Amino acid sequence: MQNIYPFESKVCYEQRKQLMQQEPRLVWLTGLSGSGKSTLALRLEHHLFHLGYKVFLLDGDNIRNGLCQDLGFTAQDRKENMRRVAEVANLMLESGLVVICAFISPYASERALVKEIVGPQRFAEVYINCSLQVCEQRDTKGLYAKAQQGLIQNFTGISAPYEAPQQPDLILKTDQEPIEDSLHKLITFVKPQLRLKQNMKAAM
Ligand SMILES: Nc1ncnc2c1ncn2[C@@H]1O[C@H](COP(=O)(O)OS(=O)(=O)O)[C@@H](OP(=O)(O)O)[C@H]1O
Ligand SMILES: Nc1ncnc2c1ncn2[C@@H]1O[C@H](COP(=O)(O)OP(=O)(O)O)[C@@H](O)[C@H]1O
Repeated sequence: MQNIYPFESKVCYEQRKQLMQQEPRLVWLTGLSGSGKSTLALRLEHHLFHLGYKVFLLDGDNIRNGLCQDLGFTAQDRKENMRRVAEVANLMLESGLVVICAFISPYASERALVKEIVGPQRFAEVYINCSLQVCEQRDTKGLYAKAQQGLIQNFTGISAPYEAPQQPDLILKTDQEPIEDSLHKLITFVKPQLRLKQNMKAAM
C-alpha cells in the first residue's frame, strides 16, 4: 500500500487475551441456504454468552443489511463479501473476542482466504451439511421457490455453485438429526478451544 504506514498498538494480543480470559477463535459455519447456519450460530452464541464468553455473531443476512449492502451474489461480490467479513472478524479476534460467522461462503478458495487472513490456528471450519433437496423442502424464506421461478439470479444450489468443504474441522448433518443434537456436537467441539492457554511471560 502506497503512503500508508500501519503501526502497532501499545496493548499486545496476550494482554487482551488475559483480560478476556479466553482464547479467541473464529467458528466459521458454511452451508447452503436453509441448511441451519443461522439457527445453530444463534444458539451457539447464546449458549457461550451465558457461560460468560465474550462472543459475537456475524451472519450473512445481517452483514448484507449494513457493511455489505452494496454487494450482490455474483462470484466477484461474494468474494468481496468474504474479504470484508474476514477483515472484520480478524479485528474482533485481535480484540480478544470469540467470533461466530454464518455465511454460505460457497467457494473453497474464499474460505481458504478467510483462514489465511485470520490465521489458520484461530480458524475452525464447520460444514453445515444438508442436502439441497431438504433445503428446498424447508425453504424457510421462500427463496428456493423464487429461484426456481427465475426471480432470483445466481442462487446457490440452483443457479450458482456450492463447493463443499473437503476437510472441514466438523461436519453437522442437519438433515439427519434434530437441532439439539447438532447444537450439542457444535458446543462440544467449540468449548475446549476457548480455554485460555497460559502465557504469562508474554503478557508481562
Ligand atoms: N442469490 C442468492 N444466493 C444465496 N443467498 C441469497 C441470494 N439472494 C439472497 N440471498 C440471501 O442472502 C443470504 C446469504 O448471504 P451470504 O453473505 O451468507 O452469502 S455468500 O457467503 O456471500 O455466498 C442467504 O441467507 P441464508 O439463507 O441464511 O444462507 C439468503 O437469505
Ligand atoms: N439439525 C438441525 N440444525 C439446524 N437447523 C435445523 C436442523 N434440523 C432442522 N432445522 C431447521 O432448518 C432450518 C434452517 O434454517 P436457517 O437456520 O435459517 O438456515 P440458514 O441460516 O443456513 O439459511 C430451520 O427452520 C431449523 O429449524
